[in-house]
Amino acid sequence: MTGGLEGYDEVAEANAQKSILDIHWSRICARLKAEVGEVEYNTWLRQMGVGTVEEDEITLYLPTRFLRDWVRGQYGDRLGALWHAEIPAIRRVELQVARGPSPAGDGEAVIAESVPASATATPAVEVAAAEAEPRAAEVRSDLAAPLDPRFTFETFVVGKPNEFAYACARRVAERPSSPGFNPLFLYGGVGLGKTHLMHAIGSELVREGRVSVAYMSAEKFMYRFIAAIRSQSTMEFKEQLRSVDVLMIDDLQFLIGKDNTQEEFFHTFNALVDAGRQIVVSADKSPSDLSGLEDRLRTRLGCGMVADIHATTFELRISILEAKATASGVDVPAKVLEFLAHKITSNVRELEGALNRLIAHANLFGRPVTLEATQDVLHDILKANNRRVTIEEIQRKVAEHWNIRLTDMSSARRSTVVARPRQVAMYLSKQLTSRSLPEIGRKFGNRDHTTVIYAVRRVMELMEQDPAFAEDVELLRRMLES
Ligand SMILES: Nc1ncnc2c1ncn2[C@@H]1O[C@H](COP(=O)(O)OP(=O)(O)OP(=O)(O)O)[C@@H](O)[C@H]1O
Repeated sequence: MTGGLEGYDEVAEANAQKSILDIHWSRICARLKAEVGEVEYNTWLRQMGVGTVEEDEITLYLPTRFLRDWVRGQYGDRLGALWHAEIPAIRRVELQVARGPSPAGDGEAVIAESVPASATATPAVEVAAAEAEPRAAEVRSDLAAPLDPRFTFETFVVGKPNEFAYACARRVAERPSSPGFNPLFLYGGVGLGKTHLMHAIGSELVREGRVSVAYMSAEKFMYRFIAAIRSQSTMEFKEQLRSVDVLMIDDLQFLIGKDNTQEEFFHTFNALVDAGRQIVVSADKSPSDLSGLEDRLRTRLGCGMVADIHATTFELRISILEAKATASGVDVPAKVLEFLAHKITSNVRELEGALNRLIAHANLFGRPVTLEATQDVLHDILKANNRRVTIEEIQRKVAEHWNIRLTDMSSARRSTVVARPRQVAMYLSKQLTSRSLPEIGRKFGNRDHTTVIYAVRRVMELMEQDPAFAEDVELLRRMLES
């Protein structure tokens, strides 16, 4: 039990840590401002807030998903390097959507919305981080997120793995609501270009001045729906949604297990398609494999055009790197591009992140990009990619080891017999892969990243307390690494 004094100590300790972090943070902010310039800093970085440190990871907050993704893509590596330089124990930066306190102290506390039990028939509480209302003239900004101007058809590099999805997206942008293309369902692994294609469709339609477009993540859809329930304005929300010509919902797998939001999405979907409007949806799996979604919704999602984006090939990775290097204006030798395309095979986001870091390094220090410098600047990314172990392999090995079913890795069962191996698999996924906490959570039955943090901590504690358990986990780690 925590006594009054202990409680005080904890608070004092937390406050002390917070003010130390604040000092580092203001130094980092000053450095960033000097590096990128005042305008760029104010546009993208000023609203960032610093959270807490967990093991080797610091959490930073941004108020919208768009800003978060932008900052992650453009500055993620730099933020990591700056934090590491300030506090060497920090090796990772986790960017989250939430309103956290900003360095200037003008932010707001983190906000979480939940459905009051009385407002919904589902007992489970659906929680989402609130996003600030973005403003953009060209899309339905009253309703959804702005489109990222970098994600256009022109900047999308086409190759065998994505040519079909690209052609379908083009077709929808040219002739929305064509029979056979409504809904357009884009699916594929993490970071392979689904969001990019959706934004490209939206930008193209808006540029042609033809239709009103609303793009939002499934998470945001749920949050808006919950907010509407709370403010008793569901009718207004529905009318707004149903007044757009093209509705695009990203990462639909997020709705798995969120029954009320699924129901609402289903009705909106039907109303829009019946009224001849276009729907574009993305997810990490095909409609038939999204097993946590209601059958009737899966059936409707699959009855338009379903387009898969496959894992990248070496050729596509080279083309993407060439295009991005050319756009940056930095001379990156072909052998460096080949080296990267060989080494970083997981997804385009990571490939892009690695190249961005090289480019930032070259710009910052005015040195040419060489193979040697690449190995040095990217040693952590290259190390993570060397291991190549996947979360699926980890789940399989751990399930075999403790003799449980593989499906229990993502099931809702909580008995220790299955929960403990699941926690170990989460722990090993964090240790052995470069996947982020939310990505790991998603692979374990769409669990929240906080569940993963808890699992990692719990396994570490148990390893300290129980040598036999620690030996088991170490054995598994060695088997997976070899
Ligand atoms: N073919 C491509 N050409 C150019 N850039 C690409 C391509 N594919 C992906 N990218 C880039 O990779 C990054 C990740 O892509 P995107 O966000 O669209 O992935 P996603 O499939 O939506 O991932 P998630 O499942 O995490 O939502 C973006 O910066 C995007 O521009």
